[in-house]
Amino acid sequence: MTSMGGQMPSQTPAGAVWTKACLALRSELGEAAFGSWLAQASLREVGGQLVLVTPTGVARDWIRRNAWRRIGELWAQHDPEGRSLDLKSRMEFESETGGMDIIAEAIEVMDPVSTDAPAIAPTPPTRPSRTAGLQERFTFDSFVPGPANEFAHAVARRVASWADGHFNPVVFHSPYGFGKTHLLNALAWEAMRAAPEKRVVYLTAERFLSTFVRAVMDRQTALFKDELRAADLLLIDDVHFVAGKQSTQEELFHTLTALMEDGRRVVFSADRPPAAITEMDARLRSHLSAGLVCGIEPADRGLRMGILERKLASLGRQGGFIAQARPDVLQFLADRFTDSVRELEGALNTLVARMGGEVGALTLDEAQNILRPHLRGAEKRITIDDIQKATAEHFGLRQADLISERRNRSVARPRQAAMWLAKQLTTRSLPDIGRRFGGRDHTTVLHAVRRIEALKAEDAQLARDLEALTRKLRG
Ligand SMILES: Nc1ncnc2c1ncn2[C@@H]1O[C@H](COP(=O)(O)OP(=O)(O)OP(=O)(O)O)[C@@H](O)[C@H]1O
Repeated sequence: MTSMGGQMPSQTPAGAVWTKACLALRSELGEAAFGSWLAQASLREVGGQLVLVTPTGVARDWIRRNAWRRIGELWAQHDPEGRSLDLKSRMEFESETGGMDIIAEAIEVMDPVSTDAPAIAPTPPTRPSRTAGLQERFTFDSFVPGPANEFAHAVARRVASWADGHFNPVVFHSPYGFGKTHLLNALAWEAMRAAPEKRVVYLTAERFLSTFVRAVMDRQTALFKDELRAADLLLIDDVHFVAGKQSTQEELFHTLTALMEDGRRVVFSADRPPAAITEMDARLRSHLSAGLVCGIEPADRGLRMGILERKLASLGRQGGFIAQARPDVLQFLADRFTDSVRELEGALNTLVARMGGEVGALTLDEAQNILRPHLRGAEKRITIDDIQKATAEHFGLRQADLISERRNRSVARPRQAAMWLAKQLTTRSLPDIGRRFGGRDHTTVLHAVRRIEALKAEDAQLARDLEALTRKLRG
């Protein structure tokens, strides 16, 4: 998680320019669209170039299509220095810069008693407002538990309760976009609520690095150390980021050992188990591995559906409408956007931003059309031929069986599954799919799609077969 948003320090004029632009954009785009797309973008400076960084490619594309020209105008209007502004997704930005974020900010030390708004760059009411680096929307209430994360969730709740005798440090790890930041934020909020007198410090490893670098430059390292070592609970997000950065990881190692010797609690998140962060200093890695290492698995289908339903309800509350979507639309999202929860949410945001309160009327075809630019299948061009080959192989049949007239269950069911996959993974129409399955009528395809949709809910083996085939076909 990164943050700049409304908390840009006053000495950084770029932050003030962005804040002014945001105020205008919020009123022009409306609260729902602004909150969904722009509030989560952050302004970065690297090598003198200013970049607006979005959490996902979906958000970058939305901004480029719907707001970029206006952002350019507002930027030019408010920036006396006439600097140019670039737009990138976080992955693009990090791959180009190696994650070096040059704008330094003060460490966000949370004092739960005083939550004064920053003096400059006031936070517009609808952006996910952050108290000292935390996002308000990332709480335990909004975190949907499921088999993939239930151990991590239970551990986070236990740490947040300040219960004695838990492991220290705790490291949560998961692939990109499966809820680490959300869980760390939720833990921090709950820990502050449970013990308002304790000092909780949350920062990203990126922030740790930039603040440490600035402290060294300003000869303020003692202050930096004191701030961190006064924490009762220190949470560091995305700790893998410091790997390979020698002096920063050394400083982190000393911070960690000092806090632990003093009985303070430390929680990390990482994109891999610590033992696998091979570029990390061995001493730090071994200390991270010595506590409780707790994985969050990629969300399964049930969890993805649960997250969609919760998110839809919250978008409805924000937008002031009753949030509903057709089950086949939600199922399509859950089956199609499996790479990360972030992409899944991005797809739902796209539909809601486009349809607002009318999202409940959206048919599957219309949803697929709206999302077509984001569908990986379209990029990779999965063909019906690919689907037939993979499905036949999976069920021990020949491709010709799927096209044949044979009607016995051992062939008919895989054929229906292949038709369902064709509807999900390609943009072909029903008649087109029918033609490629031995010249069948579109109503046969529609029946197959509906039948598989219904069976999937009650037949766990079939659901697993479809999930495996979907992953295989997407590569
Ligand atoms: N179990 C869940 N319940 C509700 N929302 C979730 C859940 N898991 C992930 N999300 C949502 O998915 C989005 C991405 O999650 P988050 O930023 O926490 O991922 P991350 O693992 O920290 O990613 P990164 O590695 O990129 O930092 C957030 O909007 C988060 O709220």
